[in-house]
Amino acid sequence: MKAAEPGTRSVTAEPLTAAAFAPFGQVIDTAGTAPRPMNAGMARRFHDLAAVEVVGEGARVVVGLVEAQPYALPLRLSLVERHPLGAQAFVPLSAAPFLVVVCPDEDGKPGRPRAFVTAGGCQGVCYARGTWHGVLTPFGARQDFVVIDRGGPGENLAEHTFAHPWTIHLPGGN
Ligand SMILES: NC(=O)N[C@@H](O)C(=O)O
Ligand code: NI
Repeated sequence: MKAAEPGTRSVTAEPLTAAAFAPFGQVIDTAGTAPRPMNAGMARRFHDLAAVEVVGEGARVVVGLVEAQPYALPLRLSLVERHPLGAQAFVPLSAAPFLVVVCPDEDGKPGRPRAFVTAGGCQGVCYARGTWHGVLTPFGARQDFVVIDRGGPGENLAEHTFAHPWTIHLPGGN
């Protein structure tokens, strides 16, 4: 089979759904989860939406805040990463969509990327431990996020640079 010419490798993002994302992690949103009342009915909780697995000596779950600048679209994807010691969750603090790029693992290397656009609102994602993913990718405007992932000792970042970049498009082209 003729190899793709450099620069012609493109992927079009699809809407993010729990089923489509299941091989890569979990979707964090209120759809499909019955809320639990709390605080005498003054609040309601959508419980246990994602699991943030962390492994290794001294591993801790940590919470951070991220101020992320927007990326130009279509996205030129040349690098993906993964965290072998922990899951990583991002929940937006502003109700806008962002781009999520993941890859299946093929013998320790990332395979063909899959891209998703979140639904907007405050829909987030939790990458399962060891899942290849692009870095956090807002578009259109700066977007701030809560990040929940692993703290503690050990090397928790593996990166891969594609020999030929991928171009990631939103549905509809750009
Ligand atoms: N480095 C960091 O905290 N963020 C990345 O892992 C990312 O997925 O954006
Ligand atoms: Ni990451």
